[in-house]
Amino acid sequence: MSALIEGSWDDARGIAQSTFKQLKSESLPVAQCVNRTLAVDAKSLVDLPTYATSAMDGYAVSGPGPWKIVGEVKAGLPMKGVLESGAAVGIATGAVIPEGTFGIIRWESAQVDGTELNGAVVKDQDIRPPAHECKAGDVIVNKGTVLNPAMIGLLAAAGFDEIDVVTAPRVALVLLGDEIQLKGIPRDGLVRDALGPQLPGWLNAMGAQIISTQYISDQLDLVITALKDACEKADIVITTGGTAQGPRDYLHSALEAVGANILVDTVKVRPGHPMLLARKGDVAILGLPGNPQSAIVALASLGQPVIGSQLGQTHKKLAKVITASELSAPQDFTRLIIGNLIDGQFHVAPYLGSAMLRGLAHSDGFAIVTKALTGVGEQVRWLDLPA
Ligand SMILES: Nc1nc2c(c(=O)[nH]1)N[C@H]1C(S)=C(S)[C@@H](COP(=O)(O)OP(=O)(O)OC[C@H]3O[C@@H](n4cnc5c(N)ncnc54)[C@H](O)[C@@H]3O)O[C@H]1N2
Ligand code: MOO
Repeated sequence: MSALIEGSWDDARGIAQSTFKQLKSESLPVAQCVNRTLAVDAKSLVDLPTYATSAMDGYAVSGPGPWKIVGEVKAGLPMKGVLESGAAVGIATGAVIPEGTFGIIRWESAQVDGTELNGAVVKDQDIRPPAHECKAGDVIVNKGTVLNPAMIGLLAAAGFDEIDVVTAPRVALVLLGDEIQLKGIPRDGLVRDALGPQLPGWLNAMGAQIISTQYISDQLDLVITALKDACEKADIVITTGGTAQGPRDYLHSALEAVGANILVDTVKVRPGHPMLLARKGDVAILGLPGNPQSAIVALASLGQPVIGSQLGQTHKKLAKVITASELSAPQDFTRLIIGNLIDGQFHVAPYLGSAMLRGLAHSDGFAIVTKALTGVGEQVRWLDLPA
C-alpha cells in the first residue's frame, strides 16, 4: 500500500482505524477487568434472577386468607417443602419463594395478631420471576466493549469467575531530541520534557500499557537502534519529535533503515501537521510531532484508533455538537480546536498555540473544524480526550 502523503484528516484516521488487527486475549478474574476490552460476547451462565425471589420483606402466603404464620424464610436459606393453602411464612427480600406461594404481603401492610395474618394480596405480588432480566445464554455484554464497574457486577451476577479480555497493547516510547531536559528548571536553551510524563496517562486511559521509555539524541544511528529494539517488543512504538524535515529530524530515514512501511506521512491538519503512521509487520509506529499540543492531537487522531483496533473495539462515528464559539480553519485543512462541552455546546479554550499545553490541560476534547468559518450555532464534530 502506498503512503497517504499530506492527505485529509479523515482519510488518515480511516487508515489508522482499518490497518491493525486485534491482539490476542487473556482470561482474568472479573474484578480485575474494569476498563479492559471484552474479547468475546459474554453470554450469561445462568437465568437472572436464577430463582423466583421476594422483592420485599413481608409474608409469603398460600391460598385465601386469613393465614397462619408457620415459619420464616431467610435469603440464602430456601424453605424445604411446599407452602400449604392457608399458611404463611415470613420472608426476606431476596429469599427464594416457597413452592405454592400466591404472593407477598409487605410487612408494613400486614395485619398480624399472634400467628394469624390478614391482608390484601394479588397473584405474584412482589415476586421477582426467574429469568426476568436474562436467560442463560443471552449476550449481556458485547465483544469489544470497554468494561465499566456496572458491567463487572453484571458479569459476576451472571456467574463468571473469569472472563476473556484483549491484551493491553504494549507501547514502547521513544522520545527524540537533544534539547530535552528531564528534571528541574529549564536552562541554557533546553526544554523540560512535557511528553514523557503525560503520554503514559493518556495511553493508559486509552487501554494501552507502557513497556519502555527511551530518550534518544538526534543521531541517526541511535534512532535506528532504538526503533529496531522497540519494534521487537512492542505492539505500538510511539516516537516524539523529529517528524518534520529539519536538519536533525531523523525519523523518516530511521523508518526506512528498519524496513518500516509508511502509511500516513503528514496530514492536512493543524496542529499536528507532520504526524506520521507506519507499520513494521503487525507493529504500529506512530510519529508524534515534537510540539506538545500537536503531539496530543496526533495521539488522539491516529493513536487512539490504532489502539482501538488492536483492542477489537468498534470505531464509533464522532458526535456532532453545536458550537458556542466562532471557529476557523485554514483553507483545505482540518483544524482540531481544544475546548469544552458546556451544556452540550462547544466553547473554545484559550492558548491554542501548538507548543502550548495550558489550554489543552483544561480541555475535554477537540472541535473538528473543516470549513474556513463555522458560525455560532452551527454544528461541528467532537473528539473526546480520554478521561
Ligand atoms: N520549515 C518547516 N519547519 C517546521 C514545519 C514545517 O512544515 N516546515 N512544521 C512545524 C510543525 S507544524 C511542527 S509540529 C514541528 C514538528 O517538529 P518535529 O516533530 O520535527 O519536532 P522537533 O523539531 O523535534 O520539535 C519541535 C518542538 O517541540 C519541542 N519538543 C520536542 N519534544 C519535546 C518534549 N518531549 N517535551 C517538550 N517539548 C518538546 C522541541 O523542543 C521543539 O520546540 O516542526 C515545525 N517546523
Ligand atoms: O502542525 Mo504543528 O503541529 O502546528 O505545530
